[in-house]
Amino acid sequence: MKPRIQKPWLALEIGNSRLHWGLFVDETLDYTWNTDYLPDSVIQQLGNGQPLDNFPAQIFTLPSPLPLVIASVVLSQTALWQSYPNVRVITLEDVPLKNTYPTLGIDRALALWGAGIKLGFPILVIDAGTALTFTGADSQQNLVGGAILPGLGLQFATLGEKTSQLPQLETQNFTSLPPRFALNTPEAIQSGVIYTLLAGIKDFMTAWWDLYPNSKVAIKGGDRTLLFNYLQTLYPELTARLIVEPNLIFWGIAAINEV
Ligand SMILES: Nc1ncnc2c1ncn2[C@@H]1O[C@H](COP(=O)(O)OP(=O)(O)OP(=O)(O)O)[C@@H](O)[C@H]1O
Ligand SMILES: CC(C)(CO)[C@@H](O)C(=O)NCCC(=O)O
Ligand SMILES: [K+]
Repeated sequence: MKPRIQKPWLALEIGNSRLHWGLFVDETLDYTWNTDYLPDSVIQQLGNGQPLDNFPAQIFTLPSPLPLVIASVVLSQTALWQSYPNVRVITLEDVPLKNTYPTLGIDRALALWGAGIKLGFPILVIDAGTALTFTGADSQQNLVGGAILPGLGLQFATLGEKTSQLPQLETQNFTSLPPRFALNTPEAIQSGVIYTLLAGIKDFMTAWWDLYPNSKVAIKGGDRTLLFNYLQTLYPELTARLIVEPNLIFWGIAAINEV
């Protein structure tokens, strides 16, 4: 038998806050990491196989330029990467999901597709990113629909920016749930945002299970762990049925890049 040559390639998810990277070898996701947006000069360096800070060193031992597959919801960022020598940009037409609408975010479509392929349809995906989204598909792989709201970080940022007296809170400093009826400003902000968001998530999950009993619900995105831990404290019966999986979009990209 001929030895099979393994093909490494990079997947890049461009979100509204930062870049999410995956190193694949064939269909296997080997390693993931996040970076800030990168300037043109650094994109050139990557194309030339020159080592970069914040990138795993193993990448620069592989033949360059590594094929790059991009899923982006930020047009200005997609444009920067067109100069990369070996790039494929995934669009909504590439995702076999049915009943989509033209402006559906590619991140939502791919996360839903990846989740459905690996975990089974019907499925609901919660993306706790810059925006928080719910996106569901039925057993026939039709988009059922979803919802979009400001994500956890954005809710705090907006309150801090658009008011005179409210401070800017950083979610990295949060540990346990705040008191529901708070007696100081930071805890009052936390209480309002967090309890309302958790009640909203519970309501969407419950509504989903009314439509598709026993189907799976998965959560991804930068705030997934914080929200999952809070949900576990408040609604343990809910989290028993909630799958935490950061790589849903990479699963979706891998499923599409094979065909
Ligand atoms: N190291 C980090 N840097 C930035 N955001 C972080 C980090 N760790 C956790 N977060 C949280 O992640 C959230 C952003 O999520 P994520 O990184 O998944 O978004 P994104 O992919 O850039 O945006 P989107 O997918 O919504 O377009 C923020 O609300 C923030 O609170
Ligand atoms: C909602 C976001 C910002 C989430 O990243 C992205 O999926 C997007 O820009 N979507 C376009 C609108 C839509 O999905 O209906
Ligand atoms: K916008």
